[in-house]
Formats: sequence, C-alpha cells, structure tokens
Amino acid sequence: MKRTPHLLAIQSHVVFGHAGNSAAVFPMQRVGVNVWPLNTVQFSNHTQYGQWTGEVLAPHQIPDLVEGIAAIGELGNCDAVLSGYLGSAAQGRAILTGVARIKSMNPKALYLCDPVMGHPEKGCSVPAEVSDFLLEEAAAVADFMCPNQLELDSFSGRKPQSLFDCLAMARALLTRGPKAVLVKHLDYPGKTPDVFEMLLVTAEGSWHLQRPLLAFPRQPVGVGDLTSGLFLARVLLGDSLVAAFEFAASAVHEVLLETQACASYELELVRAQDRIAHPRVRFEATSISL
Ligand SMILES: Nc1ncnc2c1ncn2[C@@H]1O[C@H](COP(=O)(O)OP(=O)(O)O)[C@@H](O)[C@H]1O
Ligand SMILES: Cc1ncc(COP(=O)(O)O)c(C=O)c1O
Ligand SMILES: [Mg+2]
Repeated sequence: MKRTPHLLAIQSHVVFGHAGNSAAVFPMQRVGVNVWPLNTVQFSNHTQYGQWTGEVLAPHQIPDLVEGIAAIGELGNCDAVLSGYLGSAAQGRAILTGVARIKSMNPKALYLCDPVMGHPEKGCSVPAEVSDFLLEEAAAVADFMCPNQLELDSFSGRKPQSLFDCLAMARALLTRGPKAVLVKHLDYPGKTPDVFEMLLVTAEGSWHLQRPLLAFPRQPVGVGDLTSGLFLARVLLGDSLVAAFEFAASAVHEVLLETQACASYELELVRAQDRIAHPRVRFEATSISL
C-alpha cells in the first residue's frame, strides 16, 4: 500500500473563518496528506476584518515543538514543511532551524516557503525585517517559493513591464536557490482584465496558466494559502510540478466558484470539499519562454 505523506504546516490559525492553516489544513487532508499543523498565531479571525484578538506564538516554541516530535521518534517521517505568514524574522529563523533538523533526518524532505507579505493597500503588511529575511535567508533554503505579484515585486525591487518581465523576475528569484517558483497571481501592464493568471518557473522550463477572474464584492482571503498548500500536497502525492500546479489552480477555482455562489466572504471549503479532491475543471498550463 502506498504510504500517506506527512507535512508540517507552519502558519497562522484563525478561530473563525479561513486563512493560513485554517485555509490549507483541511484541503490538504482532503486530498490525502497527513498534516501536522503548527500555528504561528492564533487569532479570532483574519486581519482583513481590521480587528482581531489572540496571540503570536513565541519563536522558541517552534523548535521546542519540532524537538517534541523528534523525541517520540516521528520527525524522520516528515516529508515536507510549509511555511506562510510570519510574525517576525525571529519566527522565520526558528522555522529554518526546524527545516534543517528535518532535512538532517530525511534528506528528501521538501520545504515550501509562501513569502506572505500582506496587502499594503488593504492596510496589512509585514515588517521590513520579514521581507529581508524571506529574500536573504529563506530563498536559499526553500525548495519551492510561491509569491504573488506584490511579493515578487518586493523581491525584485520593481514592478513588471509585461508578462515576459514577470517571467524574468521569477527566473531571477529561482537563481536565489529554489527548485521552483510558483507565482500565484500575475499583474502587469496590458494584462487581459477578465482572466486570473499564474506562472510556474523551474530549471526545466516555464509554464503559464489562465483561469477566469471571478467578481467578488470583497476579495476573499486565504486563496494564496490554499494554493500553496494544495500545490505541495499534490507534489507529495506524486504529481509532477506542472500537474500539481494545474491541480492547485483547478481546485482553488472550484472553491472560489462555491464561495461566489454562496455570496460568502469566507472561503466555502467544506461545501467545496468533493470538488477540491476531484475538480470538475482542469486548467492546462502552457509552456512559455523568454
Ligand atoms: N479567480 C479569481 N477571481 C477573482 N479573484 C481571485 C481569483 N483567484 C484569486 N483571487 C483573489 O485575488 C487576490 C490575489 O490572489 P493571490 O495572490 O493568489 O493570493 P493571496 O493574495 O491570497 O496570497 C486575492 O485577494 C484572491 O482572493
Ligand atoms: C492571519 C492571516 N494569515 C494569513 C493571511 C494570508 O492570507 P492570503 O492567503 O489571502 O494571503 C492573512 C491575510 O489577511 C491573515 O490575516
Ligand atoms: Mg498570500
């Protein structure tokens, strides 16, 4: 029988609604991965509501919890680490310590870093030390990085002029260390307005994917976390990087369709669960080059 993969997911948890682990854990389980959620914050709700209660996990808790799993002899079973929203650069460094510990026990373990930097225009951003940490330290260790356009711009220190420029920027990030860069959301001058575009860049090639841009009165939150989580889950289940990219885009689209149909602000993950596991649509990625 094929072994069920194990994935350590280090990101935020919200009591109400879906962001961070609260957006990614259930979908990753639903597609067939054992998830070990390690919550970097526990907030009442995501920060786009403008108010919340709760606390940030002290950075030392991250290695403490990883050592606890080592002490019961299970750490070597970890096949991948996913990290998302970071409260501080110290928390990020604690995650890299955990990743190094896991890779020493299982050299095949993968690390996906979702370099969450927030949405400055929505009043949510991360300290400069966190963006510096992500570019200067995390990129060198990560196997996969999944920025959105704002995060890619921040890494590049500029905005793109065209689709090919986005590709050049993603390629530049690839040279920092990751095996693949998945750009979860492209934005550039001249982009077709009614499509949502994504990019996957690896040493072997580059792929572009389009799906419909759906209208929402308020943009749903947690979409990026869901995308990264499903991509990594499908890679662990044996998909090629391109197949995992296509799967994640298709499953996320299904969740957004259900969310739109329910006129819900929070992602409708429970209602969409069967379509997360078996998307009815399949968006195909097409190869592009500079
Ligand atoms: N197909 C879609 N139609 C409309 N909006 C979308 C679609 N897919 C994602 N979004 C929204 O676009 C924004 C950018 O998505 P993305 O960069 O992937 O993730 P995030 O900002 O959540 O990390 C998010 O606000 C998300 O809710
Ligand atoms: C607590 C928390 N975690 C994670 C996120 C990231 O969500 P997204 O996937 O939309 O980037 C947010 C966004 O507001 C958040 O408030
Ligand atoms: Mg995000």
